[in-house]
Amino acid sequence: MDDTDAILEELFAVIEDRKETLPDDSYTASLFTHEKGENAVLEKLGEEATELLLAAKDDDREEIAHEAADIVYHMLVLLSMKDMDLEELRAELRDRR
Ligand SMILES: N=c1c2ncn([C@@H]3O[C@H](COP(=O)(O)OP(=O)(O)OP(=O)(O)O)[C@@H](O)[C@H]3O)c2ncn1[C@@H]1O[C@H](COP(=O)(O)O)[C@@H](O)[C@H]1O
Repeated sequence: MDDTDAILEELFAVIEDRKETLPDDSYTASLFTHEKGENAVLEKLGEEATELLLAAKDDDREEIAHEAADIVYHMLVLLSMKDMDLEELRAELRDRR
């Protein structure tokens, strides 16, 4: 496992923990309990994608990294919401090699 994968694993484990324990002060937990249901995270992904496009158009490398990380985080929340895991993502990527 390389560093990137270890970071994704760690983040996904935190997300799974928040889903299980639902702490009051957790942004992740608020996505799982949102009154809009999964639409909350889907809307977030849409917004972040637009912000990423704008950052790319501006050639703003720092902002591109920031928005890309927001997308990866919200994508992992979505996987968890669908009771999927990182291995399903890895398998899909592996099949494309
Ligand atoms: N990676 C993230 C992460 N990325 C983005 N976000 C949140 O997603 C929201 C983004 O929504 P917005 O775009 O509305 O926020 P914003 O600040 O206006 O926008 P940006 O400037 O971020 O683009 C912000 O509230 C961020 O805090 C995240 N919240 C949590 N995590 C991870 O999840 C872990 C657990 O966090 P909690 O659930 O809050 O305990 C943290 O330790 C982090 O590792």
